[in-house]
Amino acid sequence: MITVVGSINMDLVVKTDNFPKQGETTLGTLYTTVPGGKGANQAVAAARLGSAVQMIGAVGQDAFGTELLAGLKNEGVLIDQVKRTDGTSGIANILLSEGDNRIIVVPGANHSVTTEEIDALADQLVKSELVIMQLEMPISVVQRTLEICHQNGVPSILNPAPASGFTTEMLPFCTYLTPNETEAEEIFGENWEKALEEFSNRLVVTLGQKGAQFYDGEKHVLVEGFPANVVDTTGAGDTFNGALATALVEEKEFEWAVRFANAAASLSVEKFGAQGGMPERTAVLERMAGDRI
Ligand SMILES: Nc1ncnc2c1ncn2[C@@H]1O[C@H](COP(=O)(O)OP(=O)(O)OP(=O)(O)O)[C@@H](O)[C@H]1O
Ligand SMILES: [K+]
Repeated sequence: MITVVGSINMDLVVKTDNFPKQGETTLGTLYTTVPGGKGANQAVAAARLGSAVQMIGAVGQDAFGTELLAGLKNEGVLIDQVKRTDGTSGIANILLSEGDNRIIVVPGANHSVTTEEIDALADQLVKSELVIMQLEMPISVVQRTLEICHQNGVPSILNPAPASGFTTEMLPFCTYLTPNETEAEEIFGENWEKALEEFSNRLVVTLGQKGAQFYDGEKHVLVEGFPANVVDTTGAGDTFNGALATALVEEKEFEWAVRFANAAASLSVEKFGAQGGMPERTAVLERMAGDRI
């Protein structure tokens, strides 16, 4: 069982031709709500690939909370340990325009999770084969989860996004760290390639369409990305993490696991929305076998 301790959000997506200026009103061309939150996305990515997944987190008592839980359940993610709080569910207000985006995240229920609650769920963590975290939860909750995993020999993946929440105290406790290039720079500085050598087979930096890079103890390994018909790259990183977790739980060799994650993520960018393009296992294996686009 993979346990994801992380955020569950509703993404409120609005498209418009031009971003409104201060004090201005513009007409939008599309409004849609799609389930998101890095935690939920990574849980769904792993579940679609056939992993048994449970989620630890929180949603509100609002209609979004009900919809988000139903969505996770529908994907086969266990939601028994997701708390419902009095407040609102987390949302991400996503404004798309001019080929760019502007996003406001309101954490809501996600930030109501406490370290005491994590302590009370320690048995759930200890019995997990692997635990995945991101940084959209209270930092104290992430740190406590990492400590419990570390103390009990449970492997963990920390996807340090957004990187502003990262503290170097987390480093000795996580088994794997999966920043993208920008996050790697924020955490380790421009010279992040040196850090790969220090954390061999533990630190993987994702490089967008180029793939991902790690150090195997002797040499740098660039695991090349797969060409894709890009529609929307939202969720690429989340798919990568869910897929990496899936392969690692199955005790696949590290380089193979990264390649599997690249293939899964390359399929995810071919559809709209974070979860929309997350693939099933057969499609990933086909892409790996060379049935490229
Ligand atoms: N254009 C692309 N074509 C093929 N694969 C891609 C592309 N963009 C991303 N990927 C895959 O997704 C992985 C994660 O992408 P990236 O390094 O951009 O992370 P990210 O910034 O967290 O992504 P996002 O924020 O868009 O979810 C890459 O390692 C790669 O495997
Ligand atoms: K996508």
